[in-house]
Amino acid sequence: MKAVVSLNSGSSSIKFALFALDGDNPAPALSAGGKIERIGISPRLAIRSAEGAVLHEQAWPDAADLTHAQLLAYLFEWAGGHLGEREVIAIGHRVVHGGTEFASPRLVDPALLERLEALCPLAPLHQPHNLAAIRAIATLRPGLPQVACFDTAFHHDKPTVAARMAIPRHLHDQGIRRYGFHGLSYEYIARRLAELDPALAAGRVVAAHLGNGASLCAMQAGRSVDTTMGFTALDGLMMGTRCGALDPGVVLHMQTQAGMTAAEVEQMLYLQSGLLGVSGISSDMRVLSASAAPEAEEAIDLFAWRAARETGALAATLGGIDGIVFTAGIGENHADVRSRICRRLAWLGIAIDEAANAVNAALMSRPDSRVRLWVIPTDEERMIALHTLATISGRTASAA
Ligand SMILES: Nc1ncnc2c1ncn2[C@@H]1O[C@H](COP(=O)(O)OP(=O)(O)O)[C@@H](O)[C@H]1O
Ligand SMILES: CC(=O)OP(=O)(O)O
Ligand SMILES: [Mg+2]
Repeated sequence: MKAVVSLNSGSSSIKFALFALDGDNPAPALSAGGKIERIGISPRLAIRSAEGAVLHEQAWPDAADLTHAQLLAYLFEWAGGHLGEREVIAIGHRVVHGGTEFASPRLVDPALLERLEALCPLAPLHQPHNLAAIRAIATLRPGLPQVACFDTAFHHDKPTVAARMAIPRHLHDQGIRRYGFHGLSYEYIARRLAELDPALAAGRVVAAHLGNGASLCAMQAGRSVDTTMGFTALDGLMMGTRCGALDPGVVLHMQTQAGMTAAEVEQMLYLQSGLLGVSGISSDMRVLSASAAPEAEEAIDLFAWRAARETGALAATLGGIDGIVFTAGIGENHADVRSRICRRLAWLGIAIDEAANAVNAALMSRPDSRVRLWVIPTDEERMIALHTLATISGRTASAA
């Protein structure tokens, strides 16, 4: 049977999924998926069947030096021996930055790779790994079609007012503008919401992708009209290790007064800030929730406050708000954080059903809430598979 593979390479993780293509059914069916995490620390791999059964687990406790490429080669070797008769016809990748040029998925060739390489400084935690995965596969399986699916694409057509920064005009023309990210996730959420709650999907919705990277997207009838991330994936919300929106004066101060180099400032903003920086304990929300330290509580509270504040800003963009969708690691699983955000937004007519929230129920607003609250698990891998299939057959994913 034919199959398509999706790869979502992050700074310290690779998520992957294998979708079977049944000739009679155009929708790709998940057959197996999983995640390699803690790359660069002590990698571990878990692969599960579509039903959730563990197919394979492997940990490398002392292998901080194992690269993305080596781990991918391991994964391919395992898949070759265990996934039976399936013939992989294409691999799709999440590529975080598509710049001004790429507003739809593209078949990878050397010229495209070169253009995407130039965007690495705008997404240092992601783009180099996205491209390294593409190169690793090109070596492992030369000739296999690969498709780049961009996180920025979903936001490409948002109004100029949401893309322009208040800096000299010519810089906007050079591409220094607000792009927005997590687009594959938002695109999936827009589709799923249209199935679950079509009336709401046609209205004004804030989608909250709260994971290690975190952002919000204002959607009007399923299209992005504003988002909290900007030129890079540093802007907007507080994240695991990223600062989110910051007075640019801090950057100037660190360089001119505190004597930090540009590379040191980059490290600070991308890797030493956010939940980790404020708590001094961890970038992982689960660890902070389990901690009794006041700094952990302060970090969680700041995370929720920032998310609520930015939701208010996006409600202003939308001219009101009909619904909020929570997704990604924290958004899907962390009842306390969702509750904190919703309680801060009570002034918008939001009434959370705490019992439903506590069990991560899909619909978690009270019947009297003016704003409907949903928890919808995201599926970037499925969106990548749909785009990949559409691209290799010359269609758009909306027809899939
Ligand atoms: N069951 C859970 N309960 C609470 N928080 C969780 C849970 N699972 C994951 N998280 C949190 O989600 C975050 C990671 O989100 P995720 O979307 O997996 O990140 P990414 O894909 O960007 O690496 C971490 O802060 C983690 O603590
Ligand atoms: C763009 C971004 O922040 O992605 P992630 O959530 O995978 O870190
Ligand atoms: Mg993510």
